[in-house]
Amino acid sequence: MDILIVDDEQSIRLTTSVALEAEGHYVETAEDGDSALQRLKEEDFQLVFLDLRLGDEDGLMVMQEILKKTPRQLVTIFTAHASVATAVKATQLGAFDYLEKPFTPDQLRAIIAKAQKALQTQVEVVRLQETVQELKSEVKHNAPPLQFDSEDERTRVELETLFRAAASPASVLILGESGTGKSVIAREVHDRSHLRDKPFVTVSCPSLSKELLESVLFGHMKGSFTGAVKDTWGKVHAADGGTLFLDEIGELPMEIQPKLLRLLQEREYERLGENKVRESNVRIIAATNRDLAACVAARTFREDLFYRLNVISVTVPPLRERRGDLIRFANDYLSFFSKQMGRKIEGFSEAGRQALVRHSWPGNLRELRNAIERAAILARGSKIEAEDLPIPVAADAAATTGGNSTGPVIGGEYSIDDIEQTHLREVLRWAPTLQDAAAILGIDKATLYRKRKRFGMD
Ligand SMILES: Nc1ncnc2c1ncn2[C@@H]1O[C@H](COP(=O)(O)OP(=O)(O)OP(=O)(O)O)[C@@H](O)[C@H]1O
Repeated sequence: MDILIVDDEQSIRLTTSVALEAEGHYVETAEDGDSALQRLKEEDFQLVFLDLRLGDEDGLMVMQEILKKTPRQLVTIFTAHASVATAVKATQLGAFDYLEKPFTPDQLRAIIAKAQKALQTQVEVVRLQETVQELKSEVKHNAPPLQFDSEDERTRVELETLFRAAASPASVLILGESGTGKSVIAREVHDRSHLRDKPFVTVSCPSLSKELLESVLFGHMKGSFTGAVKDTWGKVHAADGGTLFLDEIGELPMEIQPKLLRLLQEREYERLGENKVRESNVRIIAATNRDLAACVAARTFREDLFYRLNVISVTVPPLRERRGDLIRFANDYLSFFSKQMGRKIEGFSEAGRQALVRHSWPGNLRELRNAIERAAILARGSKIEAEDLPIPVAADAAATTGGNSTGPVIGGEYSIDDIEQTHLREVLRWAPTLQDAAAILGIDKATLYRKRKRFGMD
């Protein structure tokens, strides 16, 4: 080990270095704070022994200077004036340990052994931090990049409002169909908030029984239910100071709802089987694909909890209502997956593109991502064809018209004009561009312009 001894007494410098060198360590000495700081600037020493009284200098001040420059430096304070107060002060200020003068070789050895262990732990911590960083970037690079811009006005407004509110402590409620990206958005709100360096903890409400869910949320005491073999802390505790994300909140059992309300209102909770009120400071983000207002009307969700959660609320539109974003997402996913699979796929053929825009995407972004991943594996050519996509190639007409049941019905008492006009209007509503609409209708762009004019749709 490389050791620096800082003491104004020559006899201490000499005896300590002889003792340490005899144990095989490399030792240097310094007689005052300035020369010690200078040597530490030039060289790395794993351990510093520092006298509490360096002539007129205060050893603790010198230690603070050292720690300011290298916060992880191990410093052991030598003191001839041992008292609990100085020892406590030294450790509070960051000393690794202290050693009372006069000391025996065994005491010196004990300090060295302790320092070696601490250094080993430091190395281990750094290694773990590096591993966490690597894994984080691996996870990030193993998934397609996330996209939060939108061509769709409604989506853009919803997301902008939400991200503007990210920095406030207000609760957030994210509504939307399955696969629209609610969990991804919840994480993004956390990452854009002042809590980004604090924990982000997810609880999936439907995945557990009522009792287990309560325990997972709030923790429990040993013996509070069958199988509770030891005391545990829940996710509310784990998320303290950060964000607690409650996924599928619409499934939260009625019995737990008052406890969540108390957490939101009073910032208080109790562990299962414990009679002690605990405080928690968490920001709640909740998501559901259910119509929560309808759940309130049906009395399966408490109205007071709904209003508490509903401070900032957004509804993420389904993909079929974000046609403008569809091709962009599809292209992003395709370039990610083709790169991941080492394939050169240039994009979508016209038929592939048509198949994409005609499908209603009931599984939203999740379905699109999976479809593109599969297509990137199976595509035979350099472009994705309609048959490479795991979706009905024929237009899913009912879905793409949004299930419009008020318009004319094929075979009913309607003129051809009525039918043509309605069909034209619906296709124009969802097709990303006029070019796409013309292609779907099987007419050229000029004919489409003329028809729009004729039906007064300009
Ligand atoms: N903003 C986005 N950019 C790119 N891909 C996205 C985005 N949002 C979601 N996705 C894709 O869709 C998948 C599903 O997203 P997520 O799990 O957040 O949906 P959800 O609405 O929470 O679904 P559920 O209600 O079923 O839990 C993600 O794994 C990701 O691949």
